[in-house]
Amino acid sequence: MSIFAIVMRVLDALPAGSKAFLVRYTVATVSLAVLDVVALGLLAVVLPGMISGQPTHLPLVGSVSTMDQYLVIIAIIALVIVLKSALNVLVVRIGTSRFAAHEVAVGDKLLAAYLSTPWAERVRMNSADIVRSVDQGVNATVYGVLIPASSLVSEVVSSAAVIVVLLVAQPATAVTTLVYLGLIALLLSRVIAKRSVHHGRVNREYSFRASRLITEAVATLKEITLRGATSGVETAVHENRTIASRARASVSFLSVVPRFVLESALIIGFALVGGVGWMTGGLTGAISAIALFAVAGFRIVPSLTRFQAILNQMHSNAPFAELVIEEIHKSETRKLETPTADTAELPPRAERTISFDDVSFAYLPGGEPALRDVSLEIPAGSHIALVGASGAGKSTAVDMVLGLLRPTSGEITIGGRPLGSVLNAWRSSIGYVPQEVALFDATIAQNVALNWGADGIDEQRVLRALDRAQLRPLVEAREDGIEGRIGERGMALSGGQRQRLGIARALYNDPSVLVMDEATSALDTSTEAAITEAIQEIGNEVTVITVAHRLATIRDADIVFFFKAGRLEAHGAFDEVVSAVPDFAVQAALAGLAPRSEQE
Ligand SMILES: Nc1ncnc2c1ncn2[C@@H]1O[C@H](COP(=O)(O)OP(=O)(O)OP(=O)(O)O)[C@@H](O)[C@H]1O
Repeated sequence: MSIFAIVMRVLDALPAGSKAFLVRYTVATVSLAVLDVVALGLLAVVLPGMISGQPTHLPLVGSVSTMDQYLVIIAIIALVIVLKSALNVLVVRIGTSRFAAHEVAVGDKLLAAYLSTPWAERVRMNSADIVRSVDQGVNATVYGVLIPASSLVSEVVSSAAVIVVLLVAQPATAVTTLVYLGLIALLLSRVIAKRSVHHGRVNREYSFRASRLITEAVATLKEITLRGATSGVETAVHENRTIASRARASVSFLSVVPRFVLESALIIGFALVGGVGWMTGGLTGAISAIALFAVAGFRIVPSLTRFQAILNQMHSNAPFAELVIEEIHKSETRKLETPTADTAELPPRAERTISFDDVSFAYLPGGEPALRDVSLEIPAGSHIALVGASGAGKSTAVDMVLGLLRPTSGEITIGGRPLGSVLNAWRSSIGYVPQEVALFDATIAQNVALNWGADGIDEQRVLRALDRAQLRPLVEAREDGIEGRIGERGMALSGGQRQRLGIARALYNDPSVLVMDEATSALDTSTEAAITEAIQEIGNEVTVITVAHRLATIRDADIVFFFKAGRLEAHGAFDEVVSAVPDFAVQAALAGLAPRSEQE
Protein backbone atom coordinates (compact mmCIF):
# COMPACT_ATOMS: atom_id res chain seq x y z
CA MET A 1 0.00 0.00 0.00
CA SER A 2 1.40 3.44 -0.89
CA ILE A 3 2.05 5.90 1.92
CA PHE A 4 -0.64 8.18 0.48
CA ALA A 5 -3.21 5.35 0.53
CA ILE A 6 -2.23 4.54 4.13
CA VAL A 7 -2.76 8.17 5.21
CA MET A 8 -6.18 8.24 3.52
CA ARG A 9 -7.21 4.99 5.23
CA VAL A 10 -6.04 6.28 8.63
CA LEU A 11 -8.11 9.42 8.03
CA ASP A 12 -11.12 7.22 7.29
CA ALA A 13 -10.70 5.55 10.67
CA LEU A 14 -10.91 8.90 12.49
CA PRO A 15 -14.17 10.32 13.86
CA ALA A 16 -16.32 12.62 11.70
CA GLY A 17 -14.87 16.11 11.31
CA SER A 18 -11.27 14.96 11.73
CA LYS A 19 -10.43 15.28 8.04
CA ALA A 20 -11.81 18.82 8.01
CA PHE A 21 -9.77 19.58 11.15
CA LEU A 22 -6.62 18.20 9.57
CA VAL A 23 -7.18 20.36 6.48
CA ARG A 24 -7.73 23.46 8.67
CA TYR A 25 -4.68 22.61 10.78
CA THR A 26 -2.50 22.16 7.70
CA VAL A 27 -3.76 25.40 6.13
CA ALA A 28 -3.02 27.23 9.40
CA THR A 29 0.52 25.87 9.74
CA VAL A 30 1.25 26.50 6.05
CA SER A 31 -0.04 30.10 6.28
CA LEU A 32 2.10 30.75 9.34
CA ALA A 33 5.16 29.27 7.62
CA VAL A 34 4.55 31.48 4.56
CA LEU A 35 4.05 34.51 6.84
CA ASP A 36 7.39 33.68 8.43
CA VAL A 37 9.16 33.47 5.06
CA VAL A 38 7.61 36.79 3.94
CA ALA A 39 8.50 38.60 7.19
CA LEU A 40 12.08 37.36 7.22
CA GLY A 41 12.44 38.08 3.49
CA LEU A 42 11.19 41.61 4.03
CA LEU A 43 13.69 42.09 6.83
CA ALA A 44 16.47 40.91 4.55
CA VAL A 45 15.41 43.42 1.90
CA VAL A 46 14.94 46.35 4.29
CA LEU A 47 17.98 46.01 6.56
CA PRO A 48 20.76 46.73 3.98
CA GLY A 49 18.98 49.92 2.87
CA MET A 50 18.43 51.01 6.43
CA ILE A 51 22.09 50.50 7.33
CA SER A 52 23.48 52.17 4.21
CA GLY A 53 20.86 54.97 4.24
CA GLN A 54 19.82 54.14 0.69
CA PRO A 55 16.13 54.14 -0.31
CA THR A 56 14.52 50.72 -0.77
CA HIS A 57 11.63 49.99 -3.08
CA LEU A 58 9.02 47.69 -1.58
CA PRO A 59 6.16 46.19 -3.60
CA LEU A 60 2.73 47.61 -2.58
CA VAL A 61 4.39 50.09 -0.15
CA GLY A 62 6.58 52.01 -2.56
CA SER A 63 9.88 53.71 -1.76
CA VAL A 64 11.18 53.75 1.81
CA SER A 65 14.01 56.20 2.51
CA THR A 66 13.85 58.03 5.89
CA MET A 67 14.92 56.46 9.16
CA ASP A 68 11.39 56.97 10.56
CA GLN A 69 9.89 55.06 7.65
CA TYR A 70 12.44 52.27 8.11
CA LEU A 71 11.68 52.09 11.84
CA VAL A 72 7.91 51.83 11.18
CA ILE A 73 8.53 49.01 8.68
CA ILE A 74 10.87 47.20 11.11
CA ALA A 75 8.31 47.61 13.92
CA ILE A 76 5.57 46.14 11.71
CA ILE A 77 7.81 43.21 10.75
CA ALA A 78 8.68 42.60 14.43
CA LEU A 79 5.00 42.70 15.34
CA VAL A 80 4.16 40.25 12.55
CA ILE A 81 6.88 37.84 13.73
CA VAL A 82 5.75 38.03 17.37
CA LEU A 83 2.11 37.60 16.36
CA LYS A 84 3.05 34.70 14.09
CA SER A 85 4.92 32.99 16.92
CA ALA A 86 1.99 33.46 19.31
CA LEU A 87 -0.39 32.03 16.70
CA ASN A 88 2.03 29.16 16.12
CA VAL A 89 1.95 28.27 19.82
CA LEU A 90 -1.86 28.39 19.75
CA VAL A 91 -2.12 26.24 16.61
CA VAL A 92 0.36 23.70 17.98
CA ARG A 93 -1.56 23.57 21.30
CA ILE A 94 -4.89 22.97 19.52
CA GLY A 95 -3.22 20.50 17.14
CA THR A 96 -1.51 18.41 19.81
CA SER A 97 -4.64 18.04 21.94
CA ARG A 98 -6.68 17.14 18.87
CA PHE A 99 -4.04 14.64 17.75
CA ALA A 100 -4.08 13.12 21.23
CA ALA A 101 -7.85 12.73 20.80
CA HIS A 102 -7.19 11.11 17.41
CA GLU A 103 -4.82 8.67 19.05
CA VAL A 104 -7.47 7.74 21.60
CA ALA A 105 -10.13 7.43 18.88
CA VAL A 106 -8.01 5.11 16.71
CA GLY A 107 -7.03 3.09 19.81
CA ASP A 108 -10.69 2.76 20.86
CA LYS A 109 -11.64 1.62 17.39
CA LEU A 110 -8.83 -0.91 17.25
CA LEU A 111 -9.64 -2.31 20.69
CA ALA A 112 -13.32 -2.57 19.75
CA ALA A 113 -12.22 -4.34 16.55
CA TYR A 114 -10.20 -6.89 18.53
CA LEU A 115 -12.94 -7.40 21.12
CA SER A 116 -15.57 -7.97 18.43
CA THR A 117 -13.49 -10.58 16.61
CA PRO A 118 -15.44 -13.85 16.27
CA TRP A 119 -14.37 -16.38 18.87
CA ALA A 120 -12.98 -18.91 16.41
CA GLU A 121 -10.61 -16.21 15.07
CA ARG A 122 -9.83 -14.68 18.46
CA VAL A 123 -8.46 -17.91 19.89
CA ARG A 124 -5.76 -17.74 17.21
CA MET A 125 -4.70 -14.21 18.23
CA ASN A 126 -1.94 -13.42 20.66
CA SER A 127 -2.96 -11.22 23.58
CA ALA A 128 0.47 -9.54 23.87
CA ASP A 129 0.18 -8.52 20.19
CA ILE A 130 -3.22 -6.99 20.84
CA VAL A 131 -1.90 -4.98 23.79
CA ARG A 132 1.06 -3.80 21.76
CA SER A 133 -0.87 -2.76 18.66
CA VAL A 134 -3.52 -0.89 20.66
CA ASP A 135 -0.77 0.98 22.46
CA GLN A 136 2.42 1.27 20.40
CA GLY A 137 0.80 0.58 17.02
CA VAL A 138 -1.73 3.36 17.40
CA ASN A 139 0.90 5.76 18.71
CA ALA A 140 3.11 5.05 15.68
CA THR A 141 0.13 5.49 13.35
CA VAL A 142 -0.81 8.92 14.68
CA TYR A 143 2.60 10.37 15.56
CA GLY A 144 4.63 8.55 12.92
CA VAL A 145 2.29 8.78 9.94
CA LEU A 146 -0.64 11.13 10.40
CA ILE A 147 1.10 14.16 11.93
CA PRO A 148 4.17 13.91 9.62
CA ALA A 149 1.73 13.75 6.68
CA SER A 150 0.40 17.12 7.73
CA SER A 151 3.92 18.59 8.12
CA LEU A 152 4.78 17.16 4.72
CA VAL A 153 2.14 19.39 3.17
CA SER A 154 3.48 22.53 4.87
CA GLU A 155 7.00 21.50 3.88
CA VAL A 156 5.93 21.14 0.24
CA VAL A 157 4.17 24.50 0.24
CA SER A 158 7.01 26.42 1.91
CA SER A 159 9.61 24.74 -0.36
CA ALA A 160 7.42 25.62 -3.34
CA ALA A 161 7.39 29.25 -2.17
CA VAL A 162 11.21 29.28 -2.03
CA ILE A 163 11.41 27.66 -5.47
CA VAL A 164 8.98 30.15 -6.98
CA VAL A 165 11.05 33.04 -5.63
CA LEU A 166 14.21 31.49 -7.06
CA LEU A 167 12.55 30.81 -10.40
CA VAL A 168 11.50 34.42 -10.66
CA ALA A 169 14.89 35.77 -9.54
CA GLN A 170 17.26 33.40 -11.39
CA PRO A 171 15.27 31.09 -13.66
CA ALA A 172 18.12 29.24 -15.39
CA THR A 173 20.14 28.48 -12.24
CA ALA A 174 17.00 27.58 -10.31
CA VAL A 175 15.91 25.07 -12.95
CA THR A 176 19.39 23.51 -13.20
CA THR A 177 19.75 23.27 -9.41
CA LEU A 178 16.25 21.94 -8.98
CA VAL A 179 16.60 19.26 -11.66
CA TYR A 180 20.01 18.19 -10.36
CA LEU A 181 19.12 18.06 -6.64
CA GLY A 182 15.57 16.87 -7.34
CA LEU A 183 16.90 13.83 -9.22
CA ILE A 184 19.25 13.00 -6.36
CA ALA A 185 16.42 13.39 -3.83
CA LEU A 186 14.16 11.16 -5.92
CA LEU A 187 16.84 8.51 -6.18
CA LEU A 188 17.44 8.74 -2.43
CA SER A 189 13.80 8.40 -1.57
CA ARG A 190 13.41 5.38 -3.86
CA VAL A 191 16.32 3.63 -2.20
CA ILE A 192 15.55 4.75 1.34
CA ALA A 193 11.75 4.38 1.34
CA LYS A 194 11.95 0.68 0.53
CA ARG A 195 14.56 0.08 3.23
CA SER A 196 12.67 2.15 5.80
CA VAL A 197 9.51 0.14 5.25
CA HIS A 198 11.54 -3.06 5.50
CA HIS A 199 13.22 -2.04 8.78
CA GLY A 200 9.89 -0.74 10.08
CA ARG A 201 8.37 -4.19 9.44
CA VAL A 202 11.28 -5.95 11.13
CA ASN A 203 10.97 -3.61 14.12
CA ARG A 204 7.21 -4.24 14.38
CA GLU A 205 7.59 -8.00 14.05
CA TYR A 206 10.45 -8.47 16.50
CA SER A 207 9.37 -5.97 19.13
CA PHE A 208 5.97 -7.73 19.11
CA ARG A 209 7.74 -11.07 19.45
CA ALA A 210 9.80 -9.82 22.41
CA SER A 211 6.75 -8.55 24.29
CA ARG A 212 4.88 -11.78 23.49
CA LEU A 213 7.77 -13.75 24.98
CA ILE A 214 7.87 -11.59 28.10
CA THR A 215 4.10 -11.98 28.64
CA GLU A 216 4.33 -15.74 28.19
CA ALA A 217 7.38 -16.01 30.43
CA VAL A 218 5.68 -14.05 33.22
CA ALA A 219 2.66 -16.37 32.98
CA THR A 220 4.84 -19.47 33.29
CA LEU A 221 7.40 -18.01 35.66
CA LYS A 222 6.94 -20.70 38.30
CA GLU A 223 7.69 -23.57 35.91
CA ILE A 224 10.54 -21.65 34.27
CA THR A 225 12.14 -20.89 37.64
CA LEU A 226 11.83 -24.52 38.77
CA ARG A 227 13.41 -25.78 35.60
CA GLY A 228 16.19 -23.21 35.91
CA ALA A 229 15.30 -21.99 32.45
CA THR A 230 15.23 -18.26 33.09
CA SER A 231 18.42 -17.72 31.12
CA GLY A 232 16.80 -19.37 28.08
CA VAL A 233 13.98 -16.84 28.24
CA GLU A 234 16.45 -14.01 28.74
CA THR A 235 18.42 -15.11 25.67
CA ALA A 236 15.31 -15.43 23.52
CA VAL A 237 14.04 -11.99 24.58
CA HIS A 238 17.54 -10.54 24.08
CA GLU A 239 17.77 -11.96 20.54
CA ASN A 240 14.40 -10.58 19.50
CA ARG A 241 15.05 -7.21 21.07
CA THR A 242 18.47 -7.05 19.40
CA ILE A 243 16.93 -7.58 15.96
CA ALA A 244 14.21 -5.00 16.73
CA SER A 245 16.63 -2.38 18.01
CA ARG A 246 19.01 -2.96 15.09
CA ALA A 247 16.08 -2.30 12.78
CA ARG A 248 15.26 0.89 14.71
CA ALA A 249 18.91 1.91 14.50
CA SER A 250 18.81 1.39 10.72
CA VAL A 251 15.71 3.54 10.49
CA SER A 252 17.39 6.28 12.46
CA PHE A 253 20.56 5.92 10.33
CA LEU A 254 18.51 6.15 7.14
CA SER A 255 16.88 9.33 8.40
CA VAL A 256 20.24 11.18 8.52
CA VAL A 257 21.68 9.79 5.28
CA PRO A 258 19.75 12.16 2.94
CA ARG A 259 21.24 15.21 4.68
CA PHE A 260 24.81 14.12 4.05
CA VAL A 261 24.13 12.90 0.54
CA LEU A 262 22.41 16.16 -0.39
CA GLU A 263 25.20 18.23 1.17
CA SER A 264 27.80 16.24 -0.77
CA ALA A 265 25.68 16.61 -3.89
CA LEU A 266 25.78 20.34 -3.33
CA ILE A 267 29.59 20.33 -3.21
CA ILE A 268 29.85 18.09 -6.28
CA GLY A 269 27.35 20.46 -7.91
CA PHE A 270 29.74 23.38 -7.29
CA ALA A 271 32.48 21.49 -9.09
CA LEU A 272 30.24 20.54 -12.01
CA VAL A 273 28.67 23.98 -12.41
CA GLY A 274 32.05 25.65 -11.86
CA GLY A 275 33.62 23.36 -14.48
CA VAL A 276 30.98 24.15 -17.07
CA GLY A 277 31.29 27.87 -16.20
CA TRP A 278 35.09 27.69 -16.58
CA MET A 279 34.85 26.06 -19.97
CA THR A 280 32.31 28.56 -21.26
CA GLY A 281 33.43 31.80 -19.55
CA GLY A 282 36.77 31.27 -17.82
CA LEU A 283 37.34 32.21 -14.19
CA THR A 284 34.61 34.88 -14.07
CA GLY A 285 32.16 32.45 -15.64
CA ALA A 286 33.05 29.78 -13.09
CA ILE A 287 32.74 32.14 -10.09
CA SER A 288 29.40 33.59 -11.16
CA ALA A 289 28.00 30.10 -11.94
CA ILE A 290 29.13 28.82 -8.51
CA ALA A 291 27.66 31.88 -6.78
CA LEU A 292 24.29 31.41 -8.46
CA PHE A 293 24.26 27.68 -7.77
CA ALA A 294 25.12 28.32 -4.12
CA VAL A 295 22.24 30.77 -3.70
CA ALA A 296 19.73 28.27 -5.10
CA GLY A 297 21.31 25.14 -3.59
CA PHE A 298 21.61 26.42 -0.04
CA ARG A 299 17.95 27.32 -0.06
CA ILE A 300 16.69 24.09 -1.63
CA VAL A 301 18.83 21.55 0.24
CA PRO A 302 17.39 22.17 3.77
CA SER A 303 13.87 21.80 2.37
CA LEU A 304 14.74 18.58 0.57
CA THR A 305 16.46 17.25 3.71
CA ARG A 306 13.44 17.92 5.90
CA PHE A 307 11.20 16.46 3.22
CA GLN A 308 13.24 13.25 3.11
CA ALA A 309 13.35 12.99 6.90
CA ILE A 310 9.56 13.25 7.14
CA LEU A 311 9.08 10.70 4.37
CA ASN A 312 11.49 8.34 6.11
CA GLN A 313 9.62 8.70 9.39
CA MET A 314 6.34 7.94 7.62
CA HIS A 315 7.72 4.93 5.77
CA SER A 316 9.26 3.37 8.86
CA ASN A 317 5.99 3.73 10.79
CA ALA A 318 3.83 2.61 7.87
CA PRO A 319 3.93 -1.11 8.88
CA PHE A 320 2.25 -0.24 12.21
CA ALA A 321 -0.38 1.84 10.46
CA GLU A 322 -1.01 -0.98 7.96
CA LEU A 323 -1.68 -3.39 10.83
CA VAL A 324 -4.01 -0.96 12.60
CA ILE A 325 -5.92 -0.19 9.40
CA GLU A 326 -6.20 -3.86 8.46
CA GLU A 327 -7.71 -4.83 11.84
CA ILE A 328 -10.18 -1.92 11.82
CA HIS A 329 -11.13 -2.73 8.24
CA LYS A 330 -11.68 -6.41 9.06
CA SER A 331 -13.98 -5.56 11.95
CA GLU A 332 -15.95 -3.12 9.83
CA THR A 333 -16.40 -5.69 7.08
CA ARG A 334 -17.57 -8.17 9.72
CA LYS A 335 -20.10 -5.65 11.06
CA LEU A 336 -21.57 -5.36 7.57
CA GLU A 337 -21.70 -9.14 7.19
CA THR A 338 -23.21 -9.82 10.62
CA PRO A 339 -27.00 -9.89 10.66
CA THR A 340 -28.32 -7.12 12.89
CA ALA A 341 -31.42 -9.04 14.03
CA ASP A 342 -29.80 -10.25 17.25
CA THR A 343 -31.75 -8.03 19.59
CA ALA A 344 -35.01 -10.04 19.78
CA GLU A 345 -36.31 -10.88 23.27
CA LEU A 346 -35.89 -14.25 24.91
CA PRO A 347 -38.89 -16.42 25.77
CA PRO A 348 -39.73 -16.69 29.53
CA ARG A 349 -37.14 -18.59 31.63
CA ALA A 350 -39.25 -21.77 31.85
CA GLU A 351 -39.37 -22.00 28.04
CA ARG A 352 -35.68 -21.55 27.28
CA THR A 353 -34.98 -25.07 26.12
CA ILE A 354 -31.67 -25.29 24.27
CA SER A 355 -31.79 -27.43 21.10
CA PHE A 356 -28.98 -28.51 18.80
CA ASP A 357 -30.33 -29.70 15.47
CA ASP A 358 -27.75 -31.64 13.47
CA VAL A 359 -24.99 -29.25 14.50
CA SER A 360 -21.48 -29.60 13.08
CA PHE A 361 -18.55 -27.29 13.67
CA ALA A 362 -14.98 -27.01 12.37
CA TYR A 363 -12.49 -24.45 13.74
CA LEU A 364 -10.89 -23.97 10.34
CA PRO A 365 -12.81 -23.80 7.06
CA GLY A 366 -12.67 -27.28 5.52
CA GLY A 367 -10.81 -28.59 8.59
CA GLU A 368 -11.51 -31.59 10.78
CA PRO A 369 -14.87 -31.04 12.55
CA ALA A 370 -14.69 -30.69 16.35
CA LEU A 371 -18.43 -31.50 16.50
CA ARG A 372 -20.28 -33.73 14.03
CA ASP A 373 -24.06 -33.93 13.48
CA VAL A 374 -24.95 -33.31 17.10
CA SER A 375 -28.66 -33.20 17.96
CA LEU A 376 -29.61 -32.72 21.59
CA GLU A 377 -32.08 -30.97 23.84
CA ILE A 378 -31.39 -29.32 27.19
CA PRO A 379 -34.74 -28.63 28.88
CA ALA A 380 -35.04 -25.31 30.70
CA GLY A 381 -34.26 -25.71 34.39
CA SER A 382 -32.52 -29.06 34.01
CA HIS A 383 -29.07 -29.88 35.34
CA ILE A 384 -27.10 -31.57 32.62
CA ALA A 385 -23.53 -32.76 32.19
CA LEU A 386 -21.25 -33.04 29.19
CA VAL A 387 -18.74 -35.86 29.50
CA GLY A 388 -16.22 -37.60 27.28
CA ALA A 389 -12.50 -38.01 26.82
CA SER A 390 -10.18 -35.05 26.45
CA GLY A 391 -10.64 -33.47 23.00
CA ALA A 392 -14.09 -35.05 22.53
CA GLY A 393 -15.72 -31.67 21.86
CA LYS A 394 -17.26 -30.71 25.22
CA SER A 395 -15.79 -27.20 25.43
CA THR A 396 -16.63 -26.64 21.78
CA ALA A 397 -20.26 -27.56 22.50
CA VAL A 398 -20.23 -25.19 25.49
CA ASP A 399 -18.86 -22.32 23.36
CA MET A 400 -21.68 -22.95 20.91
CA VAL A 401 -24.27 -22.77 23.71
CA LEU A 402 -22.64 -19.49 24.79
CA GLY A 403 -23.14 -18.18 21.26
CA LEU A 404 -19.38 -17.64 20.84
CA LEU A 405 -19.05 -20.16 18.01
CA ARG A 406 -21.62 -20.44 15.22
CA PRO A 407 -22.45 -23.85 13.74
CA THR A 408 -20.75 -24.63 10.44
CA SER A 409 -23.98 -26.49 9.63
CA GLY A 410 -27.19 -27.22 11.53
CA GLU A 411 -29.00 -24.90 13.93
CA ILE A 412 -29.14 -24.03 17.61
CA THR A 413 -32.41 -22.70 19.02
CA ILE A 414 -33.45 -21.29 22.38
CA GLY A 415 -37.11 -21.96 23.11
CA GLY A 416 -37.62 -22.45 19.37
CA ARG A 417 -35.92 -19.14 18.42
CA PRO A 418 -32.69 -19.24 16.43
CA LEU A 419 -29.81 -18.43 18.79
CA GLY A 420 -28.52 -15.79 16.36
CA SER A 421 -31.78 -13.82 16.69
CA VAL A 422 -31.62 -13.57 20.50
CA LEU A 423 -27.85 -13.50 20.85
CA ASN A 424 -27.47 -10.35 22.98
CA ALA A 425 -30.22 -11.20 25.46
CA TRP A 426 -29.09 -14.83 25.57
CA ARG A 427 -25.47 -14.03 26.34
CA SER A 428 -26.39 -11.67 29.14
CA SER A 429 -28.61 -14.33 30.71
CA ILE A 430 -25.70 -16.77 31.03
CA GLY A 431 -23.37 -17.18 33.97
CA TYR A 432 -20.15 -18.81 32.81
CA VAL A 433 -17.38 -20.26 34.93
CA PRO A 434 -14.31 -21.20 32.88
CA GLN A 435 -11.67 -23.78 33.68
CA GLU A 436 -9.18 -20.98 34.42
CA VAL A 437 -10.86 -18.07 36.14
CA ALA A 438 -9.26 -14.81 34.98
CA LEU A 439 -9.17 -12.37 37.88
CA PHE A 440 -7.92 -8.79 37.75
CA ASP A 441 -5.99 -6.65 40.20
CA ALA A 442 -8.96 -4.95 41.87
CA THR A 443 -11.32 -5.51 44.80
CA ILE A 444 -13.27 -8.71 45.40
CA ALA A 445 -16.52 -6.80 44.74
CA GLN A 446 -15.20 -5.51 41.40
CA ASN A 447 -14.10 -9.01 40.43
CA VAL A 448 -17.46 -10.52 41.31
CA ALA A 449 -19.45 -7.79 39.54
CA LEU A 450 -16.94 -7.85 36.64
CA ASN A 451 -16.84 -4.11 36.87
CA TRP A 452 -13.63 -2.12 36.45
CA GLY A 453 -15.17 1.04 37.91
CA ALA A 454 -16.40 1.55 41.45
CA ASP A 455 -19.95 2.59 40.49
CA GLY A 456 -22.81 0.31 39.69
CA ILE A 457 -21.78 -2.55 41.98
CA ASP A 458 -24.69 -3.99 43.96
CA GLU A 459 -23.15 -5.02 47.30
CA GLN A 460 -26.08 -7.19 48.32
CA ARG A 461 -25.80 -9.16 45.09
CA VAL A 462 -22.06 -9.52 45.59
CA LEU A 463 -22.61 -10.90 49.10
CA ARG A 464 -25.37 -13.29 47.95
CA ALA A 465 -23.18 -14.58 45.11
CA LEU A 466 -20.24 -15.06 47.49
CA ASP A 467 -22.57 -16.88 49.87
CA ARG A 468 -23.69 -19.33 47.19
CA ALA A 469 -20.11 -19.85 46.06
CA GLN A 470 -19.17 -20.76 49.66
CA LEU A 471 -16.79 -17.83 49.87
CA ARG A 472 -18.57 -15.36 52.11
CA PRO A 473 -17.13 -16.40 55.49
CA LEU A 474 -13.63 -16.30 54.05
CA VAL A 475 -14.10 -12.87 52.48
CA GLU A 476 -15.68 -11.47 55.62
CA ALA A 477 -12.75 -12.72 57.67
CA ARG A 478 -10.35 -10.69 55.50
CA GLU A 479 -9.47 -7.21 56.68
CA ASP A 480 -11.23 -5.17 54.00
CA GLY A 481 -13.98 -7.69 53.20
CA ILE A 482 -15.35 -7.32 49.69
CA GLU A 483 -13.35 -4.10 49.29
CA GLY A 484 -10.05 -5.96 49.70
CA ARG A 485 -7.83 -6.19 46.64
CA ILE A 486 -6.75 -9.58 45.35
CA GLY A 487 -3.45 -8.78 43.63
CA GLU A 488 -2.40 -9.42 40.05
CA ARG A 489 -4.46 -12.27 38.51
CA GLY A 490 -5.74 -13.08 41.99
CA MET A 491 -2.30 -14.29 43.10
CA ALA A 492 -3.25 -13.51 46.70
CA LEU A 493 -5.87 -16.30 46.58
CA SER A 494 -5.63 -20.09 46.47
CA GLY A 495 -6.62 -21.96 43.30
CA GLY A 496 -9.89 -23.14 44.90
CA GLN A 497 -10.67 -19.63 46.15
CA ARG A 498 -10.11 -18.28 42.66
CA GLN A 499 -12.53 -20.85 41.26
CA ARG A 500 -15.13 -19.96 43.86
CA LEU A 501 -14.71 -16.29 43.02
CA GLY A 502 -15.36 -17.25 39.40
CA ILE A 503 -18.52 -19.05 40.45
CA ALA A 504 -19.66 -16.02 42.48
CA ARG A 505 -19.02 -13.87 39.40
CA ALA A 506 -21.19 -16.14 37.26
CA LEU A 507 -24.00 -16.04 39.84
CA TYR A 508 -23.91 -12.25 40.37
CA ASN A 509 -26.31 -11.54 37.50
CA ASP A 510 -28.92 -14.15 38.50
CA PRO A 511 -28.36 -16.10 35.30
CA SER A 512 -31.01 -18.31 33.73
CA VAL A 513 -28.24 -20.64 32.53
CA LEU A 514 -25.13 -21.49 34.51
CA VAL A 515 -22.31 -23.03 32.51
CA MET A 516 -19.47 -24.57 34.50
CA ASP A 517 -16.55 -25.81 32.42
CA GLU A 518 -14.42 -27.86 34.83
CA ALA A 519 -15.29 -25.13 37.29
CA THR A 520 -14.95 -27.13 40.48
CA SER A 521 -11.86 -29.17 39.63
CA ALA A 522 -9.71 -27.34 42.20
CA LEU A 523 -12.19 -27.73 45.05
CA ASP A 524 -12.22 -30.35 47.76
CA THR A 525 -15.22 -32.65 47.60
CA SER A 526 -17.07 -31.15 50.55
CA THR A 527 -16.79 -27.57 49.22
CA GLU A 528 -17.85 -28.86 45.81
CA ALA A 529 -20.87 -30.59 47.33
CA ALA A 530 -21.81 -27.43 49.25
CA ILE A 531 -21.65 -25.39 46.03
CA THR A 532 -23.71 -27.95 44.13
CA GLU A 533 -26.30 -27.84 46.89
CA ALA A 534 -26.36 -24.04 46.88
CA ILE A 535 -26.87 -24.08 43.12
CA GLN A 536 -29.70 -26.64 43.46
CA GLU A 537 -31.30 -24.29 45.97
CA ILE A 538 -31.36 -21.42 43.49
CA GLY A 539 -34.38 -23.23 42.13
CA ASN A 540 -35.32 -25.09 39.00
CA GLU A 541 -35.49 -21.94 36.92
CA VAL A 542 -31.75 -22.14 36.30
CA THR A 543 -30.42 -24.52 33.69
CA VAL A 544 -27.05 -25.85 34.83
CA ILE A 545 -24.61 -27.19 32.25
CA THR A 546 -21.55 -28.84 33.76
CA VAL A 547 -18.42 -30.14 32.06
CA ALA A 548 -16.48 -32.29 34.46
CA HIS A 549 -13.90 -35.03 34.34
CA ARG A 550 -14.55 -35.86 38.00
CA LEU A 551 -17.61 -38.05 37.52
CA ALA A 552 -18.81 -37.73 41.13
CA THR A 553 -19.56 -34.10 40.28
CA ILE A 554 -22.15 -35.00 37.69
CA ARG A 555 -23.54 -38.22 39.12
CA ASP A 556 -26.89 -36.57 39.92
CA ALA A 557 -27.28 -34.70 36.65
CA ASP A 558 -30.72 -34.99 35.02
CA ILE A 559 -29.13 -35.85 31.70
CA VAL A 560 -25.56 -36.88 30.93
CA PHE A 561 -24.41 -36.32 27.33
CA PHE A 562 -21.47 -38.53 26.37
CA PHE A 563 -19.25 -37.25 23.55
CA LYS A 564 -16.67 -39.19 21.60
CA ALA A 565 -14.54 -37.67 18.83
CA GLY A 566 -17.03 -34.86 18.24
CA ARG A 567 -20.11 -37.12 18.15
CA LEU A 568 -22.84 -37.45 20.75
CA GLU A 569 -22.56 -41.19 21.50
CA ALA A 570 -25.20 -41.54 24.21
CA HIS A 571 -27.35 -39.59 26.60
CA GLY A 572 -29.64 -40.23 29.53
CA ALA A 573 -29.38 -40.56 33.29
CA PHE A 574 -25.89 -41.38 34.61
CA ASP A 575 -26.65 -45.07 35.01
CA GLU A 576 -28.23 -45.28 31.56
CA VAL A 577 -25.06 -43.90 29.97
CA VAL A 578 -22.97 -46.32 32.06
CA SER A 579 -25.00 -49.21 30.63
CA ALA A 580 -24.92 -47.85 27.07
CA VAL A 581 -21.23 -46.94 26.81
CA PRO A 582 -18.64 -49.51 27.96
CA ASP A 583 -15.90 -46.79 27.95
CA PHE A 584 -17.94 -44.68 30.31
CA ALA A 585 -18.72 -47.70 32.51
CA VAL A 586 -14.97 -48.24 32.92
CA GLN A 587 -14.43 -44.60 33.90
CA ALA A 588 -17.35 -44.74 36.35
CA ALA A 589 -15.99 -47.93 37.90
CA LEU A 590 -12.52 -46.33 38.22
CA ALA A 591 -14.14 -43.38 39.98
CA GLY A 592 -15.79 -45.85 42.35
CA LEU A 593 -19.24 -45.04 40.98
CA ALA A 594 -21.09 -48.30 40.48
CA PRO A 595 -24.62 -48.01 39.03
CA ARG A 596 -27.17 -47.25 41.76
CA SER A 597 -29.07 -50.52 41.04
CA GLU A 598 -25.91 -52.50 42.01
CA GLN A 599 -25.40 -50.44 45.15
CA GLU A 600 -28.88 -51.25 46.43
N1 LIG B 1 -9.15 -22.99 18.81
C1 LIG B 1 -9.07 -24.18 18.24
N2 LIG B 1 -8.60 -24.29 16.99
C2 LIG B 1 -8.53 -25.49 16.38
N3 LIG B 1 -8.90 -26.64 16.96
C3 LIG B 1 -9.38 -26.60 18.20
C4 LIG B 1 -9.49 -25.37 18.92
N4 LIG B 1 -10.01 -25.62 20.15
C5 LIG B 1 -10.20 -26.96 20.19
N5 LIG B 1 -9.84 -27.53 19.04
C6 LIG B 1 -9.92 -28.97 18.70
O1 LIG B 1 -11.29 -29.35 18.74
C7 LIG B 1 -11.44 -30.63 19.35
C8 LIG B 1 -12.40 -30.54 20.52
O2 LIG B 1 -11.81 -29.75 21.52
P1 LIG B 1 -12.56 -29.37 22.87
O3 LIG B 1 -11.76 -28.34 23.56
O4 LIG B 1 -13.98 -29.06 22.56
O5 LIG B 1 -12.48 -30.75 23.67
P2 LIG B 1 -12.90 -31.09 25.16
O6 LIG B 1 -13.78 -32.29 25.08
O7 LIG B 1 -13.48 -29.90 25.82
O8 LIG B 1 -11.50 -31.44 25.80
P3 LIG B 1 -10.94 -31.25 27.30
O9 LIG B 1 -11.70 -32.20 28.17
O10 LIG B 1 -9.52 -31.67 27.17
O11 LIG B 1 -11.11 -29.83 27.68
C9 LIG B 1 -10.03 -31.07 19.77
O12 LIG B 1 -9.56 -31.96 18.77
C10 LIG B 1 -9.21 -29.81 19.77
O13 LIG B 1 -7.89 -30.06 19.41
